[in-house]
Amino acid sequence: MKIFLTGYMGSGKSVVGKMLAKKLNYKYVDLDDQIEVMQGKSINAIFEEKGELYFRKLESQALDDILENNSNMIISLGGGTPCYGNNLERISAQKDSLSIYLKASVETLLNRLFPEKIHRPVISHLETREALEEFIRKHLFERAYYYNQSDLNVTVDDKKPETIVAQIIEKL
Ligand SMILES: Nc1ncnc2c1ncn2[C@@H]1O[C@H](COP(=O)(O)OP(=O)(O)OP(=O)(O)O)[C@@H](O)[C@H]1O
Ligand SMILES: O=C(O)C1=C[C@@H](O)[C@@H](O)[C@H](O)C1
Ligand SMILES: [Mg+2]
Repeated sequence: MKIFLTGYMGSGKSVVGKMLAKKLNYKYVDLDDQIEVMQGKSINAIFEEKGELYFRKLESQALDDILENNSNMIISLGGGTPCYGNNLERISAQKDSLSIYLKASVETLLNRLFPEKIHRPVISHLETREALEEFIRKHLFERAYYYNQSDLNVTVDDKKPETIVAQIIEKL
């Protein structure tokens, strides 16, 4: 069984995914980490040196490797993974799998991402809190169309990661 976690940057896919894998005794795969290991470079460096389109190609290839692997695993996707190419169709077509949208409000995302934006090339150029808020509002509006096609969703605002993990397990 594969469980894919989807959601915007900062929604908690990595934090929740790791905990969930431990609880279920599943393998844990973070798509972003996988790309960094494969390339021997940070995502920031890949964006800077080769651009976003190249990154999207690597992301799609890293997803292929996961789709071909039959182990039980929790997969934290990248924030953009379901929104590019045919990634969403391939994820949805995967047998014995479930996708879960970690749904966070703009306010929650802003509070988490403003201090960490430097690690995320899509938002690192936004200088002020106001500019980041405006960007997240529009970007999330566009991306929600893809995230909402997940099999389940869990709201994450004001919840500890432990609570989110317990709620996911309850829904399984
Ligand atoms: N439920 C939560 N409560 C409080 N803080 C959280 C929670 N979930 C995540 N965080 C914090 O928010 C930040 C972003 O979390 P995380 O890196 O897991 O997000 P992500 O969805 O994997 O983002 P990305 O798509 O950029 O990889 C981290 O600092 C993390 O510790
Ligand atoms: O939302 C996005 O487009 C991204 C999210 C991160 O997880 C990384 O995959 C990368 O920084 C791009
Ligand atoms: Mg992550």
